[in-house]
Amino acid sequence: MRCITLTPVISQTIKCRAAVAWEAAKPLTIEDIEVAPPQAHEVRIKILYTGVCHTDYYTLSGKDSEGVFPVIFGHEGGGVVESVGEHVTNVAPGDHVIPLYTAECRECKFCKSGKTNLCGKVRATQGRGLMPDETSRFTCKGQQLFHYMGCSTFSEYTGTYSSFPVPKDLVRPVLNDCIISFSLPVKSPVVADVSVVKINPKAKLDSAALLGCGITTGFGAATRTAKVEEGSTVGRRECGCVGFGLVAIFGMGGVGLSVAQGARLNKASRIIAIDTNPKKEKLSREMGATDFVNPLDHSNTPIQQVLIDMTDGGLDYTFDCTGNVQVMRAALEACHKGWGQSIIIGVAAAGQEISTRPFQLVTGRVWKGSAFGGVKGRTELPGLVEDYMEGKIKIDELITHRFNLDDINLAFDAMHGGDCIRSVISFQ
Ligand SMILES: NC(=O)C1=CN([C@@H]2O[C@H](COP(=O)(O)OP(=O)(O)OC[C@H]3O[C@@H](n4cnc5c(N)ncnc54)[C@H](OP(=O)(O)O)[C@@H]3O)[C@@H](O)[C@H]2O)C=CC1
Ligand SMILES: N[C@@H](CCC(=O)N[C@@H](CSC=O)C(=O)NCC(=O)O)C(=O)O
Ligand SMILES: [Zn+2]
Ligand SMILES: [Zn+2]
Repeated sequence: MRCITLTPVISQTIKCRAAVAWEAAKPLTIEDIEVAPPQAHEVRIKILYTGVCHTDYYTLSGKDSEGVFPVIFGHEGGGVVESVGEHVTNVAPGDHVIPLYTAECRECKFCKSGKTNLCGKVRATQGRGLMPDETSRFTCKGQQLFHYMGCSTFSEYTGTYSSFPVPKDLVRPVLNDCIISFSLPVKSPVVADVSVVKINPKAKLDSAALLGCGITTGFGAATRTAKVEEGSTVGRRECGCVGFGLVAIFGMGGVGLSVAQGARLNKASRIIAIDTNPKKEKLSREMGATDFVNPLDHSNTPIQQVLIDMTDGGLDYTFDCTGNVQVMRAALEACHKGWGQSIIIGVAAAGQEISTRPFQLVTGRVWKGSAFGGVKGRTELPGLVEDYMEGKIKIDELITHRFNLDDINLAFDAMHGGDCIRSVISFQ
């Protein structure tokens, strides 16, 4: 029998400021809120920076079937652990961390499958805006506020779920003043954190925060979900393209630009960026695109046909980064017969459905989806932060706007201005 001593941190309710969405499709308001101390297996984080993702706007718009109000949005943040609840072992106060909307408990059937980065541990309560004990840590003016995607990074302080509970039969707590000793048999499982990951404190946190969603999603979709192959002479086509590394990306926002980065890293032979906004061409090329196509310049020809003609039969990989179901169809149909894969990344509004002729699939095209780029947050995100620090993943270049919390609504306005890739909100 081995004895591990855990010292609980006695923390108090914190009063701080947060951007609150009281109802759908209305501007956020900056409020004084209360954040309760972290409970067992939970972490309270002082958020220093947060990005604003298209998905925050989507849920605010009221089109998300899981949307609940009043809520504190934000899921692309970076901060420092302020305090931890009992049984939290993998992060400690002072650690630089990124909250994870895709948890990784390493214990559930999803985590153990080796087939997916989705985790079943906290997803159900997370989708209902609650912590795993079915309650919220946020209040404002006496009213409970909901959490968002397990992160709620539009708050100076936020709570996130951290640890896999210690199985009750393995724990014998002994109360001795403020010290609680837990006796764990030597073969007891390691207590694992699930929705937060510690990162290199030397990383610039304003940029690293964006690895909490958009950048990782796009980069991972290319490198993990599609596993884009290096162009090789094996699949050389009449168009002169070197196969099988032909990629097309629909929608060159923060996500699409990051798909381009992943495809370039994997040595794709041709990367075609498609966007209705011509302002996206310059940055698309800087992130790896070899071609830029504006569908509005081809109004008489379906975009899938334009692409098939450009590539002697279609793409090896296509990615939807728009959330538009018509675009998703075009992306599938632009794939090469026999092997082309189309990856859906974009999030479509409640009630929207995709369709195509089954013949498209019968003849070998594959439709896949990707959440958080197929990346396992706790295992892989620290490495992606290192990739950023070594210059392998570009993030600074994608930050086009910066605001203080008071001006967070301007970040949502900027999203529709045509020249915004990512806004970063600073809490300092
Ligand atoms: N699966 C996942 O894990 C994740 C999914 N998402 C989803 O991915 C999508 C992209 O996110 P993000 O990059 O932040 O969004 P952005 O809005 O920044 O980027 C989308 C881009 O697509 C362009 N676009 C719109 N319609 C078309 C069209 N018909 N053809 C080509 N381009 C078009 C937009 O142009 P314009 O600006 O002119 O409208 C914009 O440049 C969203 O749906 C988001 O919710 C995001 C993160 C994670
Ligand atoms: N509540 C939404 C879910 C939309 C969705 O697909 N979200 C992505 C992440 S989007 C990040 O910006 C995701 O990870 N999906 C997997 C999951 O388990 O949610 C809806 O119902 O539309
Ligand atoms: Zn997001
Ligand atoms: Zn799990």
